[in-house]
Amino acid sequence: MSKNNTLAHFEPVNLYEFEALAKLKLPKMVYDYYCSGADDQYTLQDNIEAFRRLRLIPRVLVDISAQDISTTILGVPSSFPLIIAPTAMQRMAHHDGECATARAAAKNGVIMTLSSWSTTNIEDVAKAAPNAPRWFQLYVYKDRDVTAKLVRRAEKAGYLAIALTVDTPRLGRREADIHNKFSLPSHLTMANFAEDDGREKSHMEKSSGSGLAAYVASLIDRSLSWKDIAWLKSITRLPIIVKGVVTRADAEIAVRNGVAGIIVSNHGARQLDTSLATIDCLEEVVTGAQGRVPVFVDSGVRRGTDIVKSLALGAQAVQIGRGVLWGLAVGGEEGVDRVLKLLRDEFELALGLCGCRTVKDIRRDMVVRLNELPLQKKHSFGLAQSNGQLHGMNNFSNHSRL
Ligand SMILES: Cc1cc2nc3c(=O)[nH]c(=O)nc-3n(C[C@H](O)[C@H](O)[C@H](O)COP(=O)(O)O)c2cc1C
Ligand SMILES: CCCCC(=O)C(=O)O
Repeated sequence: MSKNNTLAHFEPVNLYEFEALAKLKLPKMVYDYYCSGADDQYTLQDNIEAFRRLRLIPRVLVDISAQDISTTILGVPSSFPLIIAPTAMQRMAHHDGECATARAAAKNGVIMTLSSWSTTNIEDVAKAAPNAPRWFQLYVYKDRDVTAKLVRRAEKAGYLAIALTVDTPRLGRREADIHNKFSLPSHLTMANFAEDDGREKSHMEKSSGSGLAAYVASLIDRSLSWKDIAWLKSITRLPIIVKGVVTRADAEIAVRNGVAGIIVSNHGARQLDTSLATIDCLEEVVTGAQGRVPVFVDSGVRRGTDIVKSLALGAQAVQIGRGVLWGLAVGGEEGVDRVLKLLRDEFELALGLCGCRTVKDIRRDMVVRLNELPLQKKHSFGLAQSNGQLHGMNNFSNHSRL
Protein backbone atom coordinates (compact mmCIF):
# COMPACT_ATOMS: atom_id res chain seq x y z
CA MET A 1 0.00 0.00 0.00
CA SER A 2 1.54 3.34 -1.03
CA LYS A 3 2.95 5.63 1.68
CA ASN A 4 1.13 8.85 0.90
CA ASN A 5 -2.14 7.12 0.55
CA THR A 6 -4.82 7.76 3.16
CA LEU A 7 -5.11 4.00 3.48
CA ALA A 8 -1.57 3.89 4.83
CA HIS A 9 -2.61 5.95 7.87
CA PHE A 10 -5.95 4.45 8.71
CA GLU A 11 -7.13 1.13 7.48
CA PRO A 12 -10.92 1.18 7.13
CA VAL A 13 -12.42 -2.13 8.15
CA ASN A 14 -15.91 -1.64 6.78
CA LEU A 15 -17.80 0.37 4.16
CA TYR A 16 -19.00 2.93 6.69
CA GLU A 17 -15.39 3.80 7.54
CA PHE A 18 -14.60 4.07 3.83
CA GLU A 19 -17.45 6.56 3.54
CA ALA A 20 -16.18 8.60 6.50
CA LEU A 21 -12.72 8.81 4.92
CA ALA A 22 -14.16 9.65 1.51
CA LYS A 23 -16.14 12.49 3.06
CA LEU A 24 -12.91 13.96 4.42
CA LYS A 25 -11.25 13.78 0.99
CA LEU A 26 -13.97 14.89 -1.39
CA PRO A 27 -15.17 18.42 -2.15
CA LYS A 28 -18.53 18.97 -0.45
CA MET A 29 -20.43 19.25 -3.74
CA VAL A 30 -19.13 15.86 -4.86
CA TYR A 31 -19.63 14.03 -1.57
CA ASP A 32 -23.16 15.43 -1.30
CA TYR A 33 -24.00 14.28 -4.84
CA TYR A 34 -22.71 10.77 -4.20
CA CYS A 35 -24.31 10.23 -0.80
CA SER A 36 -27.69 11.91 -1.26
CA GLY A 37 -31.08 10.33 -1.58
CA ALA A 38 -34.25 12.04 -2.77
CA ASP A 39 -36.36 14.45 -0.69
CA ASP A 40 -36.41 13.55 3.02
CA GLN A 41 -34.23 10.50 2.43
CA TYR A 42 -36.59 8.11 4.24
CA THR A 43 -35.91 5.40 1.71
CA LEU A 44 -32.18 6.06 1.93
CA GLN A 45 -32.32 5.18 5.61
CA ASP A 46 -34.77 2.34 5.11
CA ASN A 47 -32.59 0.64 2.49
CA ILE A 48 -30.09 0.06 5.31
CA GLU A 49 -32.58 -0.56 8.10
CA ALA A 50 -34.56 -3.11 6.14
CA PHE A 51 -31.46 -5.28 5.93
CA ARG A 52 -31.08 -4.93 9.71
CA ARG A 53 -34.71 -5.97 10.28
CA LEU A 54 -33.81 -9.25 8.63
CA ARG A 55 -32.01 -11.62 10.94
CA LEU A 56 -29.97 -14.67 10.05
CA ILE A 57 -30.57 -18.14 11.43
CA PRO A 58 -27.42 -20.26 11.32
CA ARG A 59 -27.07 -24.02 11.28
CA VAL A 60 -24.08 -25.49 13.07
CA LEU A 61 -21.63 -28.36 12.83
CA VAL A 62 -21.45 -28.18 9.06
CA ASP A 63 -17.99 -28.83 7.61
CA ILE A 64 -16.96 -25.51 6.02
CA SER A 65 -13.27 -26.29 5.70
CA ALA A 66 -13.48 -25.95 1.90
CA GLN A 67 -15.73 -22.99 1.11
CA ASP A 68 -16.46 -21.99 -2.47
CA ILE A 69 -18.22 -18.65 -2.80
CA SER A 70 -18.03 -18.34 -6.58
CA THR A 71 -21.08 -18.19 -8.82
CA THR A 72 -22.10 -17.74 -12.44
CA ILE A 73 -23.95 -14.67 -13.67
CA LEU A 74 -25.61 -14.91 -17.11
CA GLY A 75 -23.08 -17.57 -18.01
CA VAL A 76 -20.08 -15.60 -16.76
CA PRO A 77 -18.06 -16.78 -13.75
CA SER A 78 -17.94 -14.39 -10.82
CA SER A 79 -15.65 -14.80 -7.82
CA PHE A 80 -18.59 -14.06 -5.51
CA PRO A 81 -22.19 -12.91 -6.06
CA LEU A 82 -21.53 -9.19 -6.49
CA ILE A 83 -21.69 -6.84 -9.47
CA ILE A 84 -20.49 -3.25 -9.53
CA ALA A 85 -23.52 -1.01 -10.11
CA PRO A 86 -23.27 1.85 -12.59
CA THR A 87 -22.48 5.16 -10.95
CA ALA A 88 -22.09 8.31 -12.99
CA MET A 89 -19.10 10.63 -13.17
CA GLN A 90 -16.48 8.62 -11.30
CA ARG A 91 -13.58 10.92 -12.15
CA MET A 92 -15.00 13.36 -9.61
CA ALA A 93 -13.96 10.77 -6.99
CA HIS A 94 -10.48 10.06 -8.35
CA HIS A 95 -8.60 11.12 -11.49
CA ASP A 96 -8.42 7.49 -12.69
CA GLY A 97 -12.20 7.20 -12.27
CA GLU A 98 -13.89 4.43 -14.24
CA CYS A 99 -10.56 2.91 -15.39
CA ALA A 100 -9.55 2.35 -11.76
CA THR A 101 -12.89 0.71 -11.06
CA ALA A 102 -12.56 -1.49 -14.14
CA ARG A 103 -9.09 -2.67 -13.14
CA ALA A 104 -10.13 -3.43 -9.57
CA ALA A 105 -13.20 -5.32 -10.82
CA ALA A 106 -11.04 -7.38 -13.18
CA LYS A 107 -8.54 -8.14 -10.43
CA ASN A 108 -11.35 -9.36 -8.18
CA GLY A 109 -13.18 -11.36 -10.82
CA VAL A 110 -16.45 -9.41 -10.65
CA ILE A 111 -18.54 -7.75 -13.36
CA MET A 112 -18.44 -3.95 -13.61
CA THR A 113 -21.34 -1.97 -15.03
CA LEU A 114 -20.30 1.23 -16.77
CA SER A 115 -22.72 4.18 -16.58
CA SER A 116 -23.86 5.96 -19.74
CA TRP A 117 -22.68 9.03 -17.88
CA SER A 118 -19.14 8.01 -17.30
CA THR A 119 -16.32 10.51 -17.36
CA THR A 120 -14.16 8.01 -19.29
CA ASN A 121 -15.53 6.68 -22.55
CA ILE A 122 -16.78 3.17 -23.32
CA GLU A 123 -13.70 2.20 -25.35
CA ASP A 124 -11.09 3.50 -22.89
CA VAL A 125 -12.71 1.65 -20.00
CA ALA A 126 -12.67 -1.53 -22.08
CA LYS A 127 -8.97 -1.00 -22.80
CA ALA A 128 -8.18 -0.45 -19.10
CA ALA A 129 -9.09 -4.06 -18.31
CA PRO A 130 -9.31 -6.01 -21.55
CA ASN A 131 -11.08 -9.38 -21.39
CA ALA A 132 -12.77 -8.54 -18.08
CA PRO A 133 -16.58 -8.94 -18.06
CA ARG A 134 -18.49 -5.65 -18.22
CA TRP A 135 -22.09 -4.53 -18.64
CA PHE A 136 -23.14 -1.18 -20.07
CA GLN A 137 -25.89 0.83 -18.37
CA LEU A 138 -28.15 2.70 -20.76
CA TYR A 139 -29.98 5.98 -20.40
CA VAL A 140 -32.27 6.56 -23.36
CA TYR A 141 -31.90 9.98 -24.96
CA LYS A 142 -34.74 11.72 -26.75
CA ASP A 143 -32.42 11.53 -29.72
CA ARG A 144 -32.68 7.83 -30.50
CA ASP A 145 -29.76 7.97 -32.94
CA VAL A 146 -27.49 9.03 -30.10
CA THR A 147 -28.86 6.18 -27.97
CA ALA A 148 -28.42 3.58 -30.72
CA LYS A 149 -24.86 4.76 -31.29
CA LEU A 150 -24.05 4.20 -27.60
CA VAL A 151 -25.46 0.66 -27.71
CA ARG A 152 -23.49 -0.18 -30.87
CA ARG A 153 -20.28 1.12 -29.30
CA ALA A 154 -20.81 -0.93 -26.15
CA GLU A 155 -21.43 -4.03 -28.24
CA LYS A 156 -18.33 -3.42 -30.34
CA ALA A 157 -16.16 -2.82 -27.29
CA GLY A 158 -17.12 -6.21 -25.85
CA TYR A 159 -19.63 -5.29 -23.15
CA LEU A 160 -21.74 -8.36 -22.38
CA ALA A 161 -25.14 -6.91 -21.54
CA ILE A 162 -27.19 -3.73 -21.55
CA ALA A 163 -28.60 -2.68 -18.18
CA LEU A 164 -31.52 -0.46 -19.12
CA THR A 165 -32.36 1.89 -16.27
CA VAL A 166 -36.12 2.20 -16.00
CA ASP A 167 -36.60 4.23 -12.82
CA THR A 168 -35.32 7.56 -14.09
CA PRO A 169 -37.65 9.14 -16.67
CA ARG A 170 -37.16 12.26 -14.52
CA LEU A 171 -34.51 12.94 -11.93
CA GLY A 172 -35.44 12.58 -8.25
CA ARG A 173 -35.12 15.74 -6.20
CA ARG A 174 -31.83 15.70 -4.33
CA GLU A 175 -31.94 18.79 -2.20
CA ALA A 176 -28.22 19.07 -1.50
CA ASP A 177 -27.58 19.21 -5.26
CA ILE A 178 -30.04 22.08 -5.53
CA HIS A 179 -28.31 24.01 -2.71
CA ASN A 180 -24.86 23.27 -4.13
CA LYS A 181 -25.95 24.05 -7.73
CA PHE A 182 -24.34 20.75 -8.61
CA SER A 183 -22.63 20.53 -11.97
CA LEU A 184 -19.85 18.45 -13.48
CA PRO A 185 -16.49 20.18 -12.84
CA SER A 186 -15.37 21.96 -16.01
CA HIS A 187 -12.24 19.78 -16.58
CA LEU A 188 -14.51 16.71 -16.95
CA THR A 189 -17.04 15.71 -19.60
CA MET A 190 -19.75 13.13 -20.12
CA ALA A 191 -17.13 11.26 -22.07
CA ASN A 192 -19.39 9.09 -24.22
CA PHE A 193 -20.68 12.10 -26.08
CA ALA A 194 -18.46 13.97 -28.44
CA GLU A 195 -19.09 17.47 -29.63
CA ASP A 196 -20.75 16.05 -32.75
CA ASP A 197 -23.52 14.67 -30.53
CA GLY A 198 -24.11 18.28 -29.52
CA ARG A 199 -22.14 20.12 -26.86
CA GLU A 200 -25.08 19.99 -24.44
CA LYS A 201 -24.73 16.18 -24.18
CA SER A 202 -21.06 16.13 -23.27
CA HIS A 203 -21.08 19.15 -20.96
CA MET A 204 -23.24 19.97 -18.01
CA GLU A 205 -24.06 23.64 -17.94
CA LYS A 206 -24.31 25.47 -14.63
CA SER A 207 -27.87 26.04 -13.60
CA SER A 208 -29.71 27.96 -10.91
CA GLY A 209 -30.43 24.60 -9.20
CA SER A 210 -29.12 21.09 -9.85
CA GLY A 211 -27.28 21.06 -13.16
CA LEU A 212 -27.95 17.33 -13.37
CA ALA A 213 -31.70 17.80 -13.05
CA ALA A 214 -31.57 20.33 -15.89
CA TYR A 215 -29.46 17.94 -18.00
CA VAL A 216 -31.90 15.06 -17.49
CA ALA A 217 -34.96 17.21 -18.14
CA SER A 218 -33.65 18.49 -21.44
CA LEU A 219 -32.12 15.29 -22.88
CA ILE A 220 -33.63 12.12 -21.41
CA ASP A 221 -36.67 10.52 -23.03
CA ARG A 222 -39.62 10.59 -20.63
CA SER A 223 -41.76 8.70 -23.09
CA LEU A 224 -39.74 5.50 -22.59
CA SER A 225 -42.14 2.58 -22.11
CA TRP A 226 -42.33 -1.22 -22.33
CA LYS A 227 -42.66 -1.08 -26.12
CA ASP A 228 -39.12 0.28 -26.27
CA ILE A 229 -37.72 -3.04 -25.06
CA ALA A 230 -38.67 -4.37 -28.50
CA TRP A 231 -36.96 -1.37 -30.09
CA LEU A 232 -33.82 -1.99 -28.05
CA LYS A 233 -33.87 -5.67 -28.96
CA SER A 234 -34.14 -4.70 -32.61
CA ILE A 235 -30.88 -2.74 -32.47
CA THR A 236 -28.70 -5.09 -30.38
CA ARG A 237 -27.99 -8.76 -29.88
CA LEU A 238 -26.87 -8.12 -26.30
CA PRO A 239 -29.08 -9.38 -23.47
CA ILE A 240 -31.19 -6.66 -21.88
CA ILE A 241 -31.47 -6.41 -18.12
CA VAL A 242 -34.01 -3.98 -16.69
CA LYS A 243 -32.73 -2.01 -13.70
CA GLY A 244 -35.25 -0.49 -11.34
CA VAL A 245 -38.14 -2.96 -11.16
CA VAL A 246 -39.71 -3.28 -7.69
CA THR A 247 -43.07 -5.04 -8.23
CA ARG A 248 -44.26 -8.49 -9.18
CA ALA A 249 -46.48 -7.00 -11.91
CA ASP A 250 -43.58 -5.23 -13.63
CA ALA A 251 -41.41 -8.32 -13.29
CA GLU A 252 -44.06 -10.32 -15.14
CA ILE A 253 -44.24 -7.73 -17.91
CA ALA A 254 -40.45 -7.64 -18.14
CA VAL A 255 -40.32 -11.42 -18.59
CA ARG A 256 -43.06 -11.27 -21.24
CA ASN A 257 -40.99 -8.67 -23.08
CA GLY A 258 -38.03 -11.00 -23.25
CA VAL A 259 -35.57 -9.39 -20.89
CA ALA A 260 -32.59 -11.47 -19.77
CA GLY A 261 -32.55 -10.31 -16.17
CA ILE A 262 -34.12 -7.96 -13.63
CA ILE A 263 -32.40 -5.70 -11.14
CA VAL A 264 -34.54 -4.84 -8.12
CA SER A 265 -33.40 -1.31 -7.41
CA ASN A 266 -34.68 2.00 -6.11
CA HIS A 267 -31.59 3.70 -7.49
CA GLY A 268 -29.97 3.91 -4.07
CA ALA A 269 -33.04 5.86 -2.87
CA ARG A 270 -32.25 8.73 -5.23
CA GLN A 271 -35.51 8.72 -7.16
CA LEU A 272 -38.84 8.17 -5.38
CA ASP A 273 -38.59 8.88 -1.67
CA THR A 274 -40.78 6.79 0.64
CA SER A 275 -40.73 3.90 -1.81
CA LEU A 276 -40.04 0.54 -0.17
CA ALA A 277 -36.56 -0.66 0.63
CA THR A 278 -35.55 -2.99 -2.18
CA ILE A 279 -34.83 -5.94 0.08
CA ASP A 280 -38.50 -5.75 1.08
CA CYS A 281 -39.56 -5.96 -2.60
CA LEU A 282 -37.20 -8.70 -3.66
CA GLU A 283 -39.34 -11.76 -3.04
CA GLU A 284 -42.31 -10.28 -4.92
CA VAL A 285 -40.13 -9.63 -7.94
CA VAL A 286 -38.63 -13.11 -7.73
CA THR A 287 -42.17 -14.50 -7.79
CA GLY A 288 -42.98 -12.37 -10.84
CA ALA A 289 -39.85 -13.57 -12.63
CA GLN A 290 -41.14 -17.16 -12.28
CA GLY A 291 -37.62 -18.55 -12.33
CA ARG A 292 -37.34 -17.59 -15.98
CA VAL A 293 -34.70 -14.90 -15.61
CA PRO A 294 -32.18 -14.12 -12.87
CA VAL A 295 -33.05 -11.41 -10.37
CA PHE A 296 -30.43 -9.11 -8.87
CA VAL A 297 -30.84 -6.53 -6.12
CA ASP A 298 -29.17 -3.28 -5.10
CA SER A 299 -29.69 -0.29 -2.81
CA GLY A 300 -28.36 -0.46 0.73
CA VAL A 301 -25.94 -3.37 0.47
CA ARG A 302 -23.13 -2.54 2.89
CA ARG A 303 -22.20 -5.86 4.50
CA GLY A 304 -21.43 -9.46 3.64
CA THR A 305 -24.49 -10.43 5.69
CA ASP A 306 -26.61 -8.26 3.35
CA ILE A 307 -25.41 -10.40 0.46
CA VAL A 308 -26.34 -13.62 2.27
CA LYS A 309 -29.82 -12.21 3.02
CA SER A 310 -30.31 -11.11 -0.59
CA LEU A 311 -29.46 -14.57 -1.90
CA ALA A 312 -31.69 -16.23 0.71
CA LEU A 313 -34.58 -14.11 -0.59
CA GLY A 314 -33.97 -15.19 -4.17
CA ALA A 315 -31.40 -12.84 -5.71
CA GLN A 316 -28.64 -14.34 -7.77
CA ALA A 317 -26.23 -11.51 -6.90
CA VAL A 318 -26.21 -8.02 -5.42
CA GLN A 319 -24.96 -4.78 -6.91
CA ILE A 320 -23.14 -2.09 -4.99
CA GLY A 321 -23.05 1.57 -5.93
CA ARG A 322 -21.79 3.96 -3.28
CA GLY A 323 -19.38 1.49 -1.64
CA VAL A 324 -17.26 1.52 -4.79
CA LEU A 325 -17.33 5.32 -4.98
CA TRP A 326 -16.04 5.56 -1.41
CA GLY A 327 -13.21 3.14 -2.21
CA LEU A 328 -12.38 5.11 -5.34
CA ALA A 329 -12.30 8.40 -3.46
CA VAL A 330 -10.10 7.00 -0.70
CA GLY A 331 -7.53 5.19 -2.80
CA GLY A 332 -8.35 4.92 -6.53
CA GLU A 333 -7.93 1.39 -7.90
CA GLU A 334 -6.39 0.22 -4.63
CA GLY A 335 -9.33 1.60 -2.67
CA VAL A 336 -11.90 -0.16 -4.86
CA ASP A 337 -9.84 -3.34 -4.61
CA ARG A 338 -9.92 -3.06 -0.83
CA VAL A 339 -13.70 -2.49 -0.78
CA LEU A 340 -14.30 -5.54 -2.96
CA LYS A 341 -12.01 -7.72 -0.86
CA LEU A 342 -13.68 -6.52 2.32
CA LEU A 343 -17.12 -7.44 1.03
CA ARG A 344 -15.88 -10.75 -0.27
CA ASP A 345 -14.28 -11.62 3.09
CA GLU A 346 -17.38 -10.54 5.00
CA PHE A 347 -19.58 -12.59 2.69
CA GLU A 348 -17.42 -15.69 2.99
CA LEU A 349 -17.37 -15.41 6.77
CA ALA A 350 -21.12 -14.83 7.07
CA LEU A 351 -21.86 -17.71 4.72
CA GLY A 352 -19.62 -20.07 6.67
CA LEU A 353 -21.07 -18.99 10.01
CA CYS A 354 -24.54 -19.67 8.62
CA GLY A 355 -23.38 -23.22 7.99
CA CYS A 356 -23.10 -22.96 4.20
CA ARG A 357 -20.18 -24.19 2.16
CA THR A 358 -21.30 -22.75 -1.18
CA VAL A 359 -23.83 -20.19 -2.44
CA LYS A 360 -26.07 -23.09 -3.45
CA ASP A 361 -26.42 -24.03 0.21
CA ILE A 362 -28.20 -20.74 1.01
CA ARG A 363 -31.85 -21.36 1.89
CA ARG A 364 -34.91 -19.17 2.39
CA ASP A 365 -35.29 -20.32 5.98
CA MET A 366 -31.96 -18.75 6.91
CA VAL A 367 -33.57 -15.31 7.21
CA VAL A 368 -36.51 -14.03 9.17
CA ARG A 369 -38.00 -10.56 9.50
CA LEU A 370 -38.01 -9.32 13.08
CA ASN A 371 -41.74 -8.55 12.94
CA GLU A 372 -42.42 -12.09 11.75
CA LEU A 373 -40.64 -13.84 14.62
CA PRO A 374 -43.00 -16.58 15.76
CA LEU A 375 -42.49 -15.94 19.45
CA GLN A 376 -43.52 -12.32 19.02
CA LYS A 377 -46.58 -13.08 16.90
CA LYS A 378 -47.60 -16.54 17.92
CA HIS A 379 -50.90 -16.53 16.10
CA SER A 380 -49.79 -15.07 12.80
CA PHE A 381 -48.28 -16.65 9.73
CA GLY A 382 -49.91 -20.03 10.20
CA LEU A 383 -47.95 -20.80 13.33
CA ALA A 384 -49.44 -23.31 15.72
CA GLN A 385 -48.32 -25.08 18.89
CA SER A 386 -48.07 -28.82 18.64
CA ASN A 387 -46.24 -31.26 20.89
CA GLY A 388 -44.64 -28.34 22.64
CA GLN A 389 -43.00 -27.22 19.38
CA LEU A 390 -43.66 -24.24 17.19
CA HIS A 391 -44.55 -24.97 13.61
CA GLY A 392 -44.44 -22.19 11.09
CA MET A 393 -43.78 -21.36 7.52
CA ASN A 394 -40.24 -21.44 6.23
CA ASN A 395 -39.29 -24.45 8.36
CA PHE A 396 -38.97 -22.12 11.27
CA SER A 397 -39.90 -25.01 13.55
CA ASN A 398 -36.32 -26.17 13.12
CA HIS A 399 -35.30 -23.16 15.13
CA SER A 400 -37.68 -23.32 18.05
CA ARG A 401 -34.88 -22.45 20.47
CA LEU A 402 -35.37 -18.84 19.37
C1 LIG B 1 -23.57 8.84 -7.22
C2 LIG B 1 -24.46 7.84 -7.89
C3 LIG B 1 -24.55 7.83 -9.26
C4 LIG B 1 -25.37 6.89 -9.89
N1 LIG B 1 -25.40 6.86 -11.26
C5 LIG B 1 -26.16 5.94 -11.87
C6 LIG B 1 -26.17 5.86 -13.28
O1 LIG B 1 -25.48 6.58 -13.98
N2 LIG B 1 -27.00 4.96 -13.83
C7 LIG B 1 -27.80 4.12 -13.08
O2 LIG B 1 -28.54 3.31 -13.64
N3 LIG B 1 -27.77 4.16 -11.75
C8 LIG B 1 -26.97 5.04 -11.12
N4 LIG B 1 -26.93 5.06 -9.76
C9 LIG B 1 -27.66 4.04 -8.99
C10 LIG B 1 -26.78 2.82 -8.76
O3 LIG B 1 -26.57 2.11 -9.96
C11 LIG B 1 -27.36 1.85 -7.73
O4 LIG B 1 -28.68 1.52 -8.10
C12 LIG B 1 -27.34 2.38 -6.31
O5 LIG B 1 -26.21 3.17 -6.09
C13 LIG B 1 -27.39 1.22 -5.33
O6 LIG B 1 -27.46 1.67 -4.04
P1 LIG B 1 -26.20 1.79 -3.04
O7 LIG B 1 -25.49 3.05 -3.43
O8 LIG B 1 -26.87 1.89 -1.71
O9 LIG B 1 -25.34 0.57 -3.22
C14 LIG B 1 -26.13 5.97 -9.12
C15 LIG B 1 -26.01 5.99 -7.73
C16 LIG B 1 -25.18 6.90 -7.12
C17 LIG B 1 -25.06 6.86 -5.62
C1 LIG C 1 -30.21 10.46 -14.53
C2 LIG C 1 -29.36 10.29 -13.33
C3 LIG C 1 -27.90 10.48 -13.57
C4 LIG C 1 -26.96 9.78 -12.72
C5 LIG C 1 -27.66 9.01 -11.71
O1 LIG C 1 -28.19 7.96 -12.00
C6 LIG C 1 -27.74 9.48 -10.36
O2 LIG C 1 -27.20 10.54 -10.05
O3 LIG C 1 -28.41 8.82 -9.55
